[in-house]
Amino acid sequence: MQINSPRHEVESQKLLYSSSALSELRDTFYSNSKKKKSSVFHVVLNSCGLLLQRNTTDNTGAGKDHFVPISDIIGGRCVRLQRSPRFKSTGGCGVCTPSISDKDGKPNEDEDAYLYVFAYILKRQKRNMRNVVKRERTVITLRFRSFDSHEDNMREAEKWYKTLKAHRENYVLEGATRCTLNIPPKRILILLNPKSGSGKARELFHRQVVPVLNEAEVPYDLYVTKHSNYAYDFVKKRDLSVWTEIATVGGDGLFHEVVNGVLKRLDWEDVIENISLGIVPCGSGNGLARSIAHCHEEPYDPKPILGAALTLVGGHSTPMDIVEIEVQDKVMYSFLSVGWGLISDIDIESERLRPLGYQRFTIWTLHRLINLRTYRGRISYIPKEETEPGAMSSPHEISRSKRSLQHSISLQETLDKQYKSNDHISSTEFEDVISLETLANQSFRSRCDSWLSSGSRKSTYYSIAESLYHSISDTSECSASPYAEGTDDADDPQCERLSEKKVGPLPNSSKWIVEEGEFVMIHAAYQSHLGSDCFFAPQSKLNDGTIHLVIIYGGISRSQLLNFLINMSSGTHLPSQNNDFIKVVRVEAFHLTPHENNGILTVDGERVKCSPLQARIIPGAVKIMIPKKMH
Ligand SMILES: Nc1ncnc2c1ncn2[C@@H]1O[C@H](COP(=O)(O)OP(=O)(O)OP(=O)(O)O)[C@@H](O)[C@H]1O
Repeated sequence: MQINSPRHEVESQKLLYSSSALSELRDTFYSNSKKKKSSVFHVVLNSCGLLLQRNTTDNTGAGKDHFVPISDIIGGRCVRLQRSPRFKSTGGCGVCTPSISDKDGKPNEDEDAYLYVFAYILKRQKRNMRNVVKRERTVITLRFRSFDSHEDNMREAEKWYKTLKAHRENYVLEGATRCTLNIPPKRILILLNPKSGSGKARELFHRQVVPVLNEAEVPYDLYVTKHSNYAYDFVKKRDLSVWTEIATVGGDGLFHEVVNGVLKRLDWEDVIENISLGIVPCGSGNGLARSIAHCHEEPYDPKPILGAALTLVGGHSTPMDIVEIEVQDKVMYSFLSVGWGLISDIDIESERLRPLGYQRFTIWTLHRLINLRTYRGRISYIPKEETEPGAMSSPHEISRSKRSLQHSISLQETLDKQYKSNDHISSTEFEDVISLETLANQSFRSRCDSWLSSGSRKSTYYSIAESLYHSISDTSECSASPYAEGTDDADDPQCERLSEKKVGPLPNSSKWIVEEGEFVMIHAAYQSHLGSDCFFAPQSKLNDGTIHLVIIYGGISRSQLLNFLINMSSGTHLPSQNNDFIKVVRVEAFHLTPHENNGILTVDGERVKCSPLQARIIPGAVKIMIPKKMH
């Protein structure tokens, strides 16, 4: 079937590239619900979103307008429903179904075209006396049936689809297109740790992330990690130029591997300029994913994976701080925390309870409180020089990075390619998506199509042809790489360090404050949450250039400590003023020396050898994907 006539091509090009043509599409649709009275709706699609306005001559439908903001729409799909016996018998989803025969009993040729618009809308609900805000999937179906031929109806549906995609693209890229910004077509590298959390990452990914990627028509390549450091080697040694984003599906440990793999490449500057990082929380801690949601006031529970999937397809990113760490003459990069003492003990020692998921932390916290330990050591730090309030903590969004990569695929070509894969989806595939009944046998072909919106929990999904699953790795691709130093354990490559390039040498010694003594713990955080239920540094932002250093001294009582630990989940554990036992200080660098190299030392929740460690913040070093635009 030829969908795009030359004339239509030209029109679409105009639509895509002329902002005035992009401004608005309008039409009248008819909703023929069996339960409710039939209604006429004026539907408007523009840069703000999709507005469905009930035609109210008698005022009965007042207040029933439905507006879906463009920020909540992730994609659309044009389809031609094909009849099948199953479709006949089920009668679709029970709301309304394209009729299968006309008055004469002859099978109907379904000449209509359908546009499904996929949106995830914020909904507020009261649950257990609490206000719960969550995103819910909504499918809006527009049925185009004004023309006699399917080709003409499809052309009309396609016009809406392309306009929708272009508005979405313009919203993300602030009025430009990927072509004009020299940004290659979006494609995500996904690295999944099947062992993370309670071991369900693969299943969760397929159930909750793949559907969203497909609805948004975002192509991706999935690699399942085979062992520890697989992701590190992968991103350190492969050619990454085909991807615009790298996302991990797992916990913070997997993300740590990716950050280090990227920053230890010889071409790390190009990579961090051109590729954003993302995370889908399937681990046991999930501090970064929780922090990202918190910083952007996006709902996290009860659907953290859905939120993260929407973030992956959304296209927004912001700079995120990275901490450069020197430990035992090696350099590593950290995005979450450095810990020594109580919290690290709980994190690492509770590993033996991993099958319990997040509960392992609660159980081991009680155990370690009863068997409280202190550690001797020295902490030195450079307090952060505070500039004007807010000046340092104003993360800005990256919306138009200059891309060094060139590409020749136009947005139009991309859309057309995507569109072709949309065609001909069997109706059975959509039987749980509410479909439509249009006004049959109209005496005149008025612009009277149908729409219906539904919050559909169940869905059927289709994969887009371009996405690839790689379950078997080609290790030979990794073994010799022009992007990394030769050996697998080249932890300290000859490439320039992040700090050398971005911030220069550390300030002189007069700025250092030194404390020596007995500590219950020293924990440095640069994200608000260390785990999904651990609101450790409430003041922290993704890009505030600050390490939030919390020191708990020996001599603190168990009840004080219990209070501290219990209140960590609400972020009310820190004293408003430093006291004899708990101190909070904002620093730009610190040096930790555990005497006798005692205790457990962690970086991003992963254990490192207990030895002297130096850390310093590199503000906004990488780009992290975020749920929505920052204003
Ligand atoms: N296929 C694998 N088999 C075993 N270990 C793996 C595999 N892939 C990655 N790893 C390692 O598992 C460690 C933990 O992984 P990850 O962070 O994904 O889960 P988690 O520990 O449950 O989550 P969190 O770090 O949030 O607590 C990582 O340090 C990573 O190196």
